[in-house]
Amino acid sequence: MTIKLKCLSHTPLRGLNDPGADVVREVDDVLSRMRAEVEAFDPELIVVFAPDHYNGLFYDLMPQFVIATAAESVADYNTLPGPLSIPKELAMDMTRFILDSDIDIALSHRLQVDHGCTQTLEELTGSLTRYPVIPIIINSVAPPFGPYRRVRKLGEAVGRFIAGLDKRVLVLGTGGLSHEPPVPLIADAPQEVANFLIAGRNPTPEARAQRQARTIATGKVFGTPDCPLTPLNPEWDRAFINTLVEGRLDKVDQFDIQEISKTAGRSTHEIRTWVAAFAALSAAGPYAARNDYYRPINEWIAGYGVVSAETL
Ligand SMILES: O=C(O)CCc1cccc(O)c1O
Ligand SMILES: [Fe+2]
Repeated sequence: MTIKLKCLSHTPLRGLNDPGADVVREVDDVLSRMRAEVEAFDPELIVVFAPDHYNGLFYDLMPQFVIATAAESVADYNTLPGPLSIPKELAMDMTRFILDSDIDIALSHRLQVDHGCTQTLEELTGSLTRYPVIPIIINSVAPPFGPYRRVRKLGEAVGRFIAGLDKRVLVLGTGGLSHEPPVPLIADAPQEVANFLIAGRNPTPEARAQRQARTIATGKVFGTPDCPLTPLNPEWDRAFINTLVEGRLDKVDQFDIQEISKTAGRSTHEIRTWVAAFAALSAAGPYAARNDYYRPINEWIAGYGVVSAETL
């Protein structure tokens, strides 16, 4: 058993509303280094903890945790289309193991996943099918959320499962850090928006284009006085990265959901995927971690970070 971890921010605005060329190159360089590390590790299994942004999961039945035995990309923004290659029996074994660990995870035999899952897979492996992958979706965008300690417990259960496999496993977390893109809230939403949030699967190409145009338009003003959304919070991000890198995972049990939304932005909760990934790694033994990159990038609406870790 060897486990490596990578946690990365994602942002569908990469390539659609870029910062200056020097920053773009910096990120490209970090990502190609990460891709080379994954290639050298040659994982036999990837477990990706990912959020969903009202593309696969809606309030007609909003789960906190979902594991999939089959999944297809909705190809939002510029992401790759098509199915992921999920090892079905192994995903079922993992599901049983998680349930036996007192965590009520939902099971999907046909999940739609969005950039929140696919962007990082593509950036790190060049494809959605290069390696066997098991996606686990953690609700990070559709309040209310369960407490952070539950996410840690989910991660630990997954970690105990993969520690028992005789495989090289890459654990991924994707999303965050501080950010607040223009994702609607169901509370006080007009009827039409509420209908979308409750059952907006398979939107028309026009509806999808409109949504993406709104995100790009926000990227152009994000972080300026013209934008009412919560600004990025680099101090918060750096403290969070340090908490993980220094192995103080128990600190997340005290995370206050409302407080994080207020001080770092509502979508900051995508860091729940990082918490689960680190909890999985920690369940397999002591780990060493490093912060590969951090920069607040307004054009991408992202406190953009990359962190790597592995069992000692
Ligand atoms: O289309 C959406 O729902 C939101 C898109 C989006 C934008 C910036 C950063 C993100 O992490 C993100 O997911
Ligand atoms: Fe996101």
